[in-house]
Amino acid sequence: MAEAAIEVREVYKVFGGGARQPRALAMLRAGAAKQEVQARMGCHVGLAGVDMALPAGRISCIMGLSGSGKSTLVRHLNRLIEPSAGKILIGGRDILRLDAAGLRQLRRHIVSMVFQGFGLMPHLDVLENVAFGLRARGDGAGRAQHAAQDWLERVGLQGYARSYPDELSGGMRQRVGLARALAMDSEIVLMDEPFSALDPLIRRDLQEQLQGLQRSLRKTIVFVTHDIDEALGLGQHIVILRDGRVEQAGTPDDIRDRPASPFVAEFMRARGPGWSPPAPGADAER
Ligand SMILES: Nc1ncnc2c1ncn2[C@@H]1O[C@H](COP(=O)(O)OP(=O)(O)OP(=O)(O)O)[C@@H](O)[C@H]1O
Repeated sequence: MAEAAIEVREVYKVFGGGARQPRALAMLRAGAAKQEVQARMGCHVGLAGVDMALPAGRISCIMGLSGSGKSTLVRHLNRLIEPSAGKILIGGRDILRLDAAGLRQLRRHIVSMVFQGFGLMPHLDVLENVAFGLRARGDGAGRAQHAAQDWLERVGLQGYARSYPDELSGGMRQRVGLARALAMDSEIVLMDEPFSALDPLIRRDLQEQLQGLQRSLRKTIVFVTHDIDEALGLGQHIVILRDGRVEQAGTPDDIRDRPASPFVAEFMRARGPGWSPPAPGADAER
């Protein structure tokens, strides 16, 4: 595997539970299932000891059913969520030790994020939306506008710079979100289900566009999806989560040809035309 850009070591996240949190953590460390810990300790388990290394310059897909911990995990990588225990290294640096200035530097220059809900500001036009992050981190107006214009062209939105988000389709809005994240030119881009609200054809188009951009950019992209086909199609490295733990990690070929458990094998069997991902909440019911 290529050099790791991101290392997550024994990361646990327990939401709530108050004074019983340490006991919840101890149970998880001893191997107790998420559902048992939640029932006995009155808490919610987001992550139950995630250990993974994501390669630099590649697209890594974090895949799993609804509630398996994908969003919780990816939000740890820029510290939108703080872990209950564990270590997170980016480029070898322990990001949990960063002070406020270090954290600002991380979010402005090293890790950017694209959200599913586009996250665009309705009162700003497309160009201003793309330039927003650059301006916020202190780039000059001319430089920010120039970079924003360049990225709009690269995602195929030339001619829309002065349009407002509500004048665009969902696919176009998500392209604006993509341009905004890529314009930051950070080494790492986190993408939380960026295409899942889009029609299949537009989604395919954006997946291809992302792959095309990635061929020249070589960024470290962490892409969350609940769709195994999307993960196998896009990812060079795949991490399958189940109930807050890593069920299997490897290349698409590893996952496809050498499933590590019946759970992963079942995912593979369930693939194909007509298959749609299990309904939200299915993870909790197992
Ligand atoms: N703020 C929170 N408070 C309490 N529990 C939470 C919180 N955020 C997440 N959880 C719990 O952590 C678990 C993982 O949630 P998470 O949103 O990370 O899953 P996910 O795999 O991203 O799901 P989805 O595909 O539905 O977005 C779930 O059981 C969820 O209920």
